[in-house]
Amino acid sequence: MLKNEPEISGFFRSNLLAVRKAIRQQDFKKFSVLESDAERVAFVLSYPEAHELPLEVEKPMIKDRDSAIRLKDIGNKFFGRGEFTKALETYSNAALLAPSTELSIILANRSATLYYLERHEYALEDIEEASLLGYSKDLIYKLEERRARCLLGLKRHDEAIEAFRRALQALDDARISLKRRQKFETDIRMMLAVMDKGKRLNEAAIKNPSQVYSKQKSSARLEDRLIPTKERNPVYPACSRAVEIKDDGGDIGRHAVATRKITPGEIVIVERPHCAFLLAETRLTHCHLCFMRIFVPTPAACRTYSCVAYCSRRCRDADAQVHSQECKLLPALWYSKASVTCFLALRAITQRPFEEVMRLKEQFRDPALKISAKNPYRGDDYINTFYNLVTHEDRRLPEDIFHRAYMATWLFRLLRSSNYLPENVKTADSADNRLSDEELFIAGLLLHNLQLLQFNSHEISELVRLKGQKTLTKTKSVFIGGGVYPTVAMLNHSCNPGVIRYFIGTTMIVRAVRTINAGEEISENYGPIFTTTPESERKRKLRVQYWFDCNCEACSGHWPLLDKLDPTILRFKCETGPSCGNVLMVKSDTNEFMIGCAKCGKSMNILKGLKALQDTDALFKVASTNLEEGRNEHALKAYLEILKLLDETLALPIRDYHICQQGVRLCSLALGNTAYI
Ligand SMILES: C[S@@+](CC[C@H](N)C(=O)[O-])C[C@H]1O[C@@H](n2cnc3c(N)ncnc32)[C@H](O)[C@@H]1O
Repeated sequence: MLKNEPEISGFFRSNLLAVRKAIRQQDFKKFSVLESDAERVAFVLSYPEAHELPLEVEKPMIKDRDSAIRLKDIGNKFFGRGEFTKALETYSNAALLAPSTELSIILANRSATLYYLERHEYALEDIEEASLLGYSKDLIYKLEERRARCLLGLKRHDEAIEAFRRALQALDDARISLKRRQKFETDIRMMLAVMDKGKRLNEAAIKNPSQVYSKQKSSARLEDRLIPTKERNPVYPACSRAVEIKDDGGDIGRHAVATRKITPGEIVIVERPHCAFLLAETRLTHCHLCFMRIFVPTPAACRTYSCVAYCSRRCRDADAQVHSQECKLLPALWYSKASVTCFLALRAITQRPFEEVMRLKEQFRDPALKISAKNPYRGDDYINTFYNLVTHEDRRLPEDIFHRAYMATWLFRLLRSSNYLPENVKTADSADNRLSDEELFIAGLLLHNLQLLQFNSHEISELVRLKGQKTLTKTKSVFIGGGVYPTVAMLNHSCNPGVIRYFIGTTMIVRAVRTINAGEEISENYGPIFTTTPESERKRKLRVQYWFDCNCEACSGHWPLLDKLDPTILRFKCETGPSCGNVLMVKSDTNEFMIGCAKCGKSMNILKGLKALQDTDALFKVASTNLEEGRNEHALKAYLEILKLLDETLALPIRDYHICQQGVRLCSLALGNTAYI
């Protein structure tokens, strides 16, 4: 979950106070009885003070031709000296700043650098883009020749032959001396002759079927690879069939329950976000769409702003429509230091065209469709899933609602200043104007979004590793953005969670970290965990941010912190099973094997349990060595094996058990987003 989201930054504080001060007490009473979010935002907007905050910033991150050319020239110098890594970085910075008139030459130069760095796929992307942007006709022969060499590097021989041929044709437009032309032509014809011979030999060779298969396999969607379709819950397709979503109403509300025994390591949910947003500080290092670390940045499709970057042209094109609505808003949002929650509230709207959002208005009038196998819970559905996430609106105090309405007001003004709303529904930015119906609808959604985001958004993270360092023990999980995962948002919290989460791009993977028996709740962790945060502190944090009193097993059992857990005491489950449920405390150096249960009166033989513990000692060494030496998959397997063995006989909390869970978490994080620095 998003930790301690600061709602009001310094940019807003004094204006917020000014608006609040302008509202007389009897008028604030009127505000506090308003029933709709739209009316609340309209109320705040009826004060002139609410229009005082600027919507534009001094340095709006617009393209800068001169700086781009200057950087390109520096890049050329690095390139000339063979300093390709520096050249790449400089050309990339130039590309982000360049208007389209300068971009093709910068990309063409960058493609040459990438060719020398043997990053052929990236070079091809730049070559393609440079051609599309109208690269100078007289130089196309060079670009095509480079394309051909990159294709050769990727063993795409047929395409390479085509590109070499195009390079020959483009010689007609080249402005070079006859001597150079002849040399170029001879070189290429020789290449073509060699390749032609190679091609004939290749055609005679039998294709390797296993290669074809592995290619097909890896192109399957991540969700399908991790939870195959037939193993998905038909009503909640992000979950496996091992998960059921129940609703007990009251404080507990919706939550997840295991339909069968779930073993440690099992993947139980794979979900894409309803909406997601990168942090300002990662806007040029990570792809604005898929959140992957960028090796070679692709500038946004818009030709005015230089505020975001993509990992590829594919991501850029997929985001082009949404970005065209958003790019003007981003500099002000970043400058204001508004929380990720504000970005998400806006993104949940701007990611849909205005007309589609207006259609939601009609859909709100229909009774919401009941979620069923015929109408599954779809994370991309605004009304039936996202909109219905918990807001605790009925428990909010007027001051709290006012703060959020104030933020919604600024977001709304910002949105109205862009070209998202059609001109015919826009009203002027003044306290004297009544909002149009369309504006009211959108302003209301913004406030509703802000309310639900407080309780339902997740941090998106990446594991940062040092280049060349094998062990995971010195890595750090860092926050790169936020997102809303509507299915995962129905999981309740426990300070001793049954699952952990990690990310591949923006897709969240939820995996069990202990045995969860059929009928048991599957809970996740919202931040405070019992191993490191004292009970009173956990409870305080959860009450402040999520508005509930935690009564999980760790809180109700007053479990000590990890480093206070006594490793010399073993906690055996009474073997008579859940019907007894007692825990027998035994010293680890005991000589007695028959222990009497004070609750059910029966005796149990702990010999089997002690043997299992011995086995886990050996496994623990295997896991630690593998973790230290970077064999994470082996380490993960050993950790999971330990958890399974301990779950059979011992009751939590157990020091070694929770250390193994930390190992599982680390190894799992390494399977997701990772940055090598
Ligand atoms: C992300 S939602 C979880 C799903 C929620 N139960 C629902 O019905 O949609 C977070 C909210 O669930 C409730 N919640 C989560 N964990 C809880 C727990 N351990 N005990 C009581 N309420 C909890 C709180 O109201 C919290 O603000």
